[in-house]
Amino acid sequence: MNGFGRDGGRVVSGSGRDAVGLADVEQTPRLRSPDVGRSAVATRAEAAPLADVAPRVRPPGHPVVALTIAGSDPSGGAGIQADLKTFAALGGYGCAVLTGLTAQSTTGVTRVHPVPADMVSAQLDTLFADVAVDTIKIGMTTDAAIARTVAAALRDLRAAGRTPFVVLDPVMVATSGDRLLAPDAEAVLRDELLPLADLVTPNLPEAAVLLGVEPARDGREAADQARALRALGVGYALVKGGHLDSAESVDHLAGPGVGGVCGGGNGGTGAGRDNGDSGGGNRVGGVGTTGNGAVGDDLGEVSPGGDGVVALAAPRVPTRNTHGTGCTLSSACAVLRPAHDGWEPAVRAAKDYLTGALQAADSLVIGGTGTTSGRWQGHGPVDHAHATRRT
Ligand SMILES: Nc1ncnc2c1ncn2[C@@H]1O[C@H](COP(=O)(O)OP(=O)(O)OP(=O)(O)O)[C@@H](O)[C@H]1O
Ligand SMILES: Cc1ncc(COP(=O)(O)O)c(N)n1
Repeated sequence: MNGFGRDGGRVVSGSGRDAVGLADVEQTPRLRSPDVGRSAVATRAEAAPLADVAPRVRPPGHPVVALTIAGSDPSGGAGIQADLKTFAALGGYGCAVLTGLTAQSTTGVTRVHPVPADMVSAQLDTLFADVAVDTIKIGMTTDAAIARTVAAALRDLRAAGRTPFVVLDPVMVATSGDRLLAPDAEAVLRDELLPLADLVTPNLPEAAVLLGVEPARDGREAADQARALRALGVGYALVKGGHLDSAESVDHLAGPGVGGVCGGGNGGTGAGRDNGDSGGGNRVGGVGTTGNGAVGDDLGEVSPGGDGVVALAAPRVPTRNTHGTGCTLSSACAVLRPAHDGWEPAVRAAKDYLTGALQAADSLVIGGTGTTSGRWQGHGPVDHAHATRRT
């Protein structure tokens, strides 16, 4: 059940009692019994003047409102924590809907616990009923039921006339090699979420799973797979090359208009649009990039569908702090897109930001300092705040 707008935007749990015993209680503040859950916050809200009768309009220059739908990484390098840091570093306002908890550090994942799908649905419905999000990044969806729930919520949002940008990072396996997605969710990502996304950002193994082929072994195969992903219904595909053993870290972006190639009729998203209206009712201010100068080679190839493919190369940074690079890149793409005129410039700016965060990463010493003794063999985080740190 996934009812954006149903029940007047109120959420009633459909699955019995939750851990704190409130699931069967309708939690709309105005209807709540005066004797239930009374707090200083509720009292202040009741005493406030009726400021909510006028339509609320965001002023020019308002930050991009970016939502991440992803899992938690307690070590703060990946998942929802990385996404929110990235949004903030690039001037956005971050919202977060949790799909799963992981017990995780820089050395690996010891446990994954899915959030019940109806609770994911409740988070999305409650948020969308109140907050216009400009752009969405989807990360770890944990299992098939959650992936389906997210897809249903996006469809409901569109049916309500909202068309935020959507970036899908099809997270399957962590850097540490631990599985983060139930195998039966892979088909849901491919069949339901991919066609709803404007941009998909798989690494090489993830692209191979989505396409049902072997992982690309070089740039040419990666470019071919980026184009092939477009045929699955996504607007743009960025096949990341971090796993290739090359002097530069090269990603391949395919889509209409990429590399100066004039796109054909398929401007190419599940939403039937590729630009402009963020759907959130505002335009954007306050985003910037670090200018680390990722370069791009236009591969100069046009597929029958009018797609261009461009290779985006950045110097490979010699660091162990690569945990969360994929989360960081996809979040940067999402939050930067509203301020850019198309996906290619947004992706270039996002890669610039990530390269800067990688170059500054060794200033962070996060793993190997805890209670476990012995040689540290983890992967630490990138430095999301590298451009703005004041402490
Ligand atoms: N050492 C590095 N130096 C520069 N760029 C890198 C490096 N490692 C990864 N990248 C870049 O980071 C981004 C993520 O790449 P990768 O292919 O590793 O994705 P991923 O496996 O999803 O990431 P992760 O699992 O680490 O979050 C890409 O833009 C890639 O080019
Ligand atoms: C909650 C969560 N989401 C995503 C990743 C992928 O990041 P990485 O591949 O760098 O481990 C992760 N490790 N944890």
